[in-house]
Amino acid sequence: MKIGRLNHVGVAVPDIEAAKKTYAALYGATQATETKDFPHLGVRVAFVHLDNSEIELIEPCGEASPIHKFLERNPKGGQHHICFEVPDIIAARDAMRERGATVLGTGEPYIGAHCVPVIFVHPKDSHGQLIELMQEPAR
Ligand SMILES: CC[C@H](C(=O)O)C(=O)SCCNC(=O)CCNC(=O)[C@H](O)C(C)(C)COP(=O)(O)OP(=O)(O)OC[C@H]1O[C@@H](n2cnc3c(N)ncnc32)[C@H](O)[C@@H]1OP(=O)(O)O
Ligand SMILES: [Co+2]
Repeated sequence: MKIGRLNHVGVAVPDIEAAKKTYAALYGATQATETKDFPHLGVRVAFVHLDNSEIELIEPCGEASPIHKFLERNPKGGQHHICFEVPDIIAARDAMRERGATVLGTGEPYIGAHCVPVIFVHPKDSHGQLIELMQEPAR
């Protein structure tokens, strides 16, 4: 298993609409999606489109949000995860385990914001970087 394209960089923010305005006003990144709630995943999400990738803005949705503690530690927000595409998410999950990494949660891939299955690998396995792996979307 080898990771493919960088799909997105996840950035946790306390206010997603304010963050969209910042990326537009300061960096000219004006192409952003509508904000969508994923209550079962504990986040609200909007994507800022770049020429070669996307920034995934994530805001907590509910007390049980997986980014709640992160924002307590980083109240202004901050870079939260990076996401790489893989051709086969189950093969990727099994490879992570065989290579000694901790796949978060049950390890069962679940449907993420791009409507394809994703898994997360614990930051302790990648020098403090939380890694998301996603099934590469059909193009
Ligand atoms: C809509 C889906 C979307 C998509 O793209 O499709 C998403 O990307 S949703 C993104 C949000 N979801 C997730 O992050 C799911 C996976 N995350 C988790 O399971 C947790 O957040 C976890 C395990 C990474 C951290 O859990 P928790 O916050 O409860 O634990 P702690 O605060 O106690 O932290 C433990 C340890 O990990 C370090 N940590 C936590 N978050 C990060 C981070 N984002 N990057 C780097 N390191 C992180 C934290 O500092 C602690 O370190 P320690 O040395 O033990 O003090
Ligand atoms: Co993500």
